Amino acid sequence: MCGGSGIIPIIAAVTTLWIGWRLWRFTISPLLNPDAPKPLPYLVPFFGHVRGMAANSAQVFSTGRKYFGNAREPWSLTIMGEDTYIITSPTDILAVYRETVKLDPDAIVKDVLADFGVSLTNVNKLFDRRGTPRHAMDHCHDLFKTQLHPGDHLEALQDIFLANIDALLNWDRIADPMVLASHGTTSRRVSLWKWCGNVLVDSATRAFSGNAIYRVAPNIVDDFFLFDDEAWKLPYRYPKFAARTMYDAKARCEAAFADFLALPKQERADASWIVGALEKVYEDLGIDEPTQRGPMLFSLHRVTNSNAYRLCFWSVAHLLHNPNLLEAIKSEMKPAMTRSADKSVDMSYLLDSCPRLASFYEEILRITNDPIGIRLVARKVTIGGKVLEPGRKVLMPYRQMHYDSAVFGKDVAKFDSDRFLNNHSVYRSSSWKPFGGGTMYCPGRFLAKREVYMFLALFLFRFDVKLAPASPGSKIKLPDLDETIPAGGILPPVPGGDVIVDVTPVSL
Ligand code: HEM
Repeated sequence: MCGGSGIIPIIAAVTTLWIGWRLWRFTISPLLNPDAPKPLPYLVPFFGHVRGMAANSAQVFSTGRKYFGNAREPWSLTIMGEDTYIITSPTDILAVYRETVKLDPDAIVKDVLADFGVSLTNVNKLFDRRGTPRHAMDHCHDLFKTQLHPGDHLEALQDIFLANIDALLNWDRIADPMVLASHGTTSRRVSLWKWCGNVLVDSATRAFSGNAIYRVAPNIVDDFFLFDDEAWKLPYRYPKFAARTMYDAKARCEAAFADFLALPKQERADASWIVGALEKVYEDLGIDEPTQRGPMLFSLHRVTNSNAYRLCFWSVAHLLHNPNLLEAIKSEMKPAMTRSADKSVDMSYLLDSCPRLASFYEEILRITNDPIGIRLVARKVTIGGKVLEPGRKVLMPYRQMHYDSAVFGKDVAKFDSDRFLNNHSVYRSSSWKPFGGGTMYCPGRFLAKREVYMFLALFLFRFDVKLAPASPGSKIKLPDLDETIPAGGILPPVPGGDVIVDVTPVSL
């Protein structure tokens, strides 16, 4: 009895101290900071606690433009207890890209590898220069480019990848888990989110790792989604109990890639060139523990998969909600479906002769993408007239630049599929950074476009797709983007948000 009554004041005291500390750290102390352009961002981390720690900083990033206003000079912000510099001006961002030594991109890659369970010893091996100007991780970045930039290796990968989409985006393959109901043999009600996800991640997994990955891990695609849905919690070091599904799925995926690499090489000869090239890097560094090689390969699998299916989802979702636009884009794409004798999709036509499609693609990227560049200040450096102190992170939330009406024209908050068609200069603007930039510039941007184009072409011409009627009392509406999570790429819909469609094959 005595013990019970004694614990209550202790809990009350700890709670008061915790609230007081957070008020001081995230609200009062930043308000006293002369660098602060406006107090509101500091209130977001404090009151945004409800959806979890990481959501706080996400709200600062994604609503950045609203709150940053016209703050153009670099400024400091306390995020998750870390003093961080926020850089929002395109000129300053280019200056950051040029400072490849003082503003270290490697530190962030090291963090990512550590999040994936790569040991400090092996991280050090990857970043050991051994007296040479470049370390093994620099070599890995080059390998990504060799595989993914235009050239023979991309051609080979792309042929397999696009053929996989062709094979999987078929009536016979519309099955669990994407089907919600079947109406006879010719109509199915389908979750668009799951349909796009399953076709694209399955196609990419087979293209990169070959079929052998499915022999060791038949559920690799399902596990990827269980991981990907909550993967944003990983860099925020969520405790295991608060993200158990994500951590369990991650462990299964890492084990899958470890088992895959343990197979004799001839049994996985259909894997992409990059897999063999990375395996050679691990061998040369003496990294042979399966528990290390698995997570390393899975970290690549993650980065190659997490954005394109979401971009596809939003592309199709916008078209289905806008019948006039759908017809215009379809009629522009049509020659690509009929020109070749074997009825294959003419990708060159889509890429070279469809300006409306190109503009639509960029606008979807603009509206749905929340990329963030990160660096660590390794040595004192001046950016935009402000001295940045070593040891602090630099964040570049690019999304706010994509909503700059001085660059992108009026009505930036609205979706305008002809925006890039009507204003070509936007493509070359330093404010346009959908794939990041500098040394980390996404090498997958060429493949991403081809994936989306291929998916759209087959989807629009192979099926008759209609939005399913809304349930009584609700209206059919495009789902909102979930801007409360720090996705670092294409945002998902809000939890529970989806587009439900009724599908019939066109040939029936
Ligand atoms: C819509 C699709 C995509 C978006 C929006 C996207 C975005 C990004 C962003 C923002 C970065 C980090 C840039 C930075 O830190 O400054 C990145 C890096 C990367 N992306 Fe993508 N990406 C997409 C598709 C792809 C695809 C399809 C692949 C591969 C097949 C890919 C492979 C990579 C790789 C390997 C990196 C790391 C580069 C390195 O460390 O050298 N991405 N991507």
